[in-house]
Amino acid sequence: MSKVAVIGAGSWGSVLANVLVKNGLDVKIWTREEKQVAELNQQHTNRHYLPELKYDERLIATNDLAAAIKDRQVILLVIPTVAIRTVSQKIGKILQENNEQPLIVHASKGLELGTHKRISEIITEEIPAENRSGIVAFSGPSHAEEVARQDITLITAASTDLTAAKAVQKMFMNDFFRIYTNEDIVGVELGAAFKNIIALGAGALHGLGYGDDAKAALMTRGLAEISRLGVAMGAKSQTFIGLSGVGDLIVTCTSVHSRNWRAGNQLGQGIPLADVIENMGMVIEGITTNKAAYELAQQQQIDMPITQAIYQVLYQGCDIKKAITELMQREGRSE
Ligand SMILES: NC(=O)C1=CN([C@@H]2O[C@H](COP(=O)(O)OP(=O)(O)OC[C@H]3O[C@@H](n4cnc5c(N)ncnc54)[C@H](OP(=O)(O)O)[C@@H]3O)[C@@H](O)[C@H]2O)C=CC1
Ligand SMILES: O=C(CO)COP(=O)(O)O
Repeated sequence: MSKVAVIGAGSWGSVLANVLVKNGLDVKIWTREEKQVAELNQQHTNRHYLPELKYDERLIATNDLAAAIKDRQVILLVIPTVAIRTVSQKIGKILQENNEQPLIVHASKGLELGTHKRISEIITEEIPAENRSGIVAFSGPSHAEEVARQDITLITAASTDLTAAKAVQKMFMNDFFRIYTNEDIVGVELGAAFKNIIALGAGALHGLGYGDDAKAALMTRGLAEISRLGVAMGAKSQTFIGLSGVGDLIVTCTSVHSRNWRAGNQLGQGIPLADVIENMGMVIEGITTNKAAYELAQQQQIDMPITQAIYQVLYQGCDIKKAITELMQREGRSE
């Protein structure tokens, strides 16, 4: 597994590509932006996403998707959830034409709007079974900004096929990147997607000036409700106390690097949602995943008061303070 194509040169895709190159793999990275290709290949920088990082000169960028994935043993998708289906469709067609069967890995964290599908479900639908040798979700508490400076990071490679998960573990392991395997891909993908909703709430509490008690309460009760929905959707409850559950929840709810936390923080400060999205310049997955989770909870009659309160703020124009007051005034209950 030494030849890899990374699809997406945003903050996370470009940093993961850089880790793989440093681990001695032959890596091509695809981005749709011609200017970004030139910058990565000539200056070895990606200023819009990570202004400080100097990328390894062996990393090759291209905006030709067919050239990027030709003869690659692994294709790693790192694009926003909203783009996964269309890009997977294109990849599926190219692989069919070339009669190739790489391992498909993804590091994206969200649920598809409308269908409420997980990323690996979308990939299963769009890349024919005979053109992939497995699907692995790569997820855990990890911010591009910290991995870029080679800080210690632990991530899970999840697949129903343990051999595929182990192959991904081997590709990424080094002295600052430690990878675990997990066969519960449903739980790993759902934990990764849902924690972004709670991170929006944690950021909002911060923006409103609430203290650590409130944030700890939100994270704890947030974990309870996202696990509840996750288990109803087929996840193992244990996965929610692992890296892709509570691990990712902690980092996203407490880190200034988190786009979801930062978005919530700005909302808490009274900045309108449209301006928050416009100013971020990077994907804020929790906004769309909140809608998907809210709809799923309604359909399955799962109690998700925090997700519901955030939905009311994001999609129904509810004032954040009013939403918090309503959460606090719910009838008392047992933990
Ligand atoms: N940033 C992080 O630290 C982490 C992110 N993730 C997850 O990884 C995924 C990607 O996040 P991140 O790298 O932060 O996102 P960014 O917003 O930083 O980058 C997104 C990348 O995807 C590309 N892209 C966006 N829309 C499309 C499209 N329709 N078709 C093709 N390419 C597209 C962008 O291209 P362009 O520049 O042209 O817009 C860019 O290269 C998300 O699901 C996120 O939750 C997971 C762990 C850590
Ligand atoms: O998933 C992440 C950290 O593990 C990244 O979170 P953000 O998208 O909020 O930056």
